[in-house]
Amino acid sequence: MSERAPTLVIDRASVAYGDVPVLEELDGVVHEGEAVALIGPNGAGKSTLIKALLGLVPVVRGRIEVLGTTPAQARRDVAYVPQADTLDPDFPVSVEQVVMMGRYRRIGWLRRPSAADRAEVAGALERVGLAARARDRFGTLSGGQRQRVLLARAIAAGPRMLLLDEPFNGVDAVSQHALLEAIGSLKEQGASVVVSTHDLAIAHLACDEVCLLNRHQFGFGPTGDVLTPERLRATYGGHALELRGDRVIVTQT
Ligand SMILES: Nc1ncnc2c1ncn2[C@@H]1O[C@H](COP(=O)(O)OP(=O)(O)OP(=O)(O)O)[C@@H](O)[C@H]1O
Repeated sequence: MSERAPTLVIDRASVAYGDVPVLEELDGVVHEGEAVALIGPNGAGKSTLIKALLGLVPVVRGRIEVLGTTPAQARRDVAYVPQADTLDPDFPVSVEQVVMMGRYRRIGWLRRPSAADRAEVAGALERVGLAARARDRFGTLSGGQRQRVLLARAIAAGPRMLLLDEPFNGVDAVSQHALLEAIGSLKEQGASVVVSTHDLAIAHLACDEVCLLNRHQFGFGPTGDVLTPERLRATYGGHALELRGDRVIVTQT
């Protein structure tokens, strides 16, 4: 058993938008320095769980504890990287300005960034392989590179927990490698990572645990134990499924 402190405790938790329950009876624990992959079909509730971990969608039954407190209270120590296609590429700022935004919760909005803040920003861009693009306009980068900039913004915040919503969708191999490296180094520093993905390779390469979701939980535990073809078929609701390499392909719905 892990001797590290639990950072995420989910205890018979149900999550709902108003009266509409989306996730029911979830259970699981993640510790410091561990990553968990959320895997399930479209509409399974992966983004909803991430929003619940941010305290943006209410837990209506049971309990979710983040960093020893409520999700809303933990938010200052939690960084979130949204899905790439929710970003506005016309955002008129430089790459380093985007990353500096990650520091503002620590700096305060009225103080100027210090040399130490600038060093954190440079280090975060280094970690995602984009140091050379610091002065470029955010909108001139590719989709995968913009995703990496947002990851750098999250790293610069110095989070104790990082939430990533499908960060690998449509990114090239270089960006994927940079994302995996960055997740690895955050884990080494003791942060926990929660990543929703359709890519089983990511779960195998970067995650200690897997949570299989489709409105209910179909497994939560060590990747090697949970990520079985039988459990995946159950999670994907009996749809015809193919496991091509490490990707789940729903061939018939
Ligand atoms: N703001 C909302 N109000 C009510 N229902 C919502 C809201 N947002 C999402 N839902 C519903 O919650 C369910 C789960 O959606 P969610 O986006 O969490 O799934 P997902 O697993 O992230 O899917 P995908 O892989 O397509 O991103 C869906 O049925 C969706 O319609």
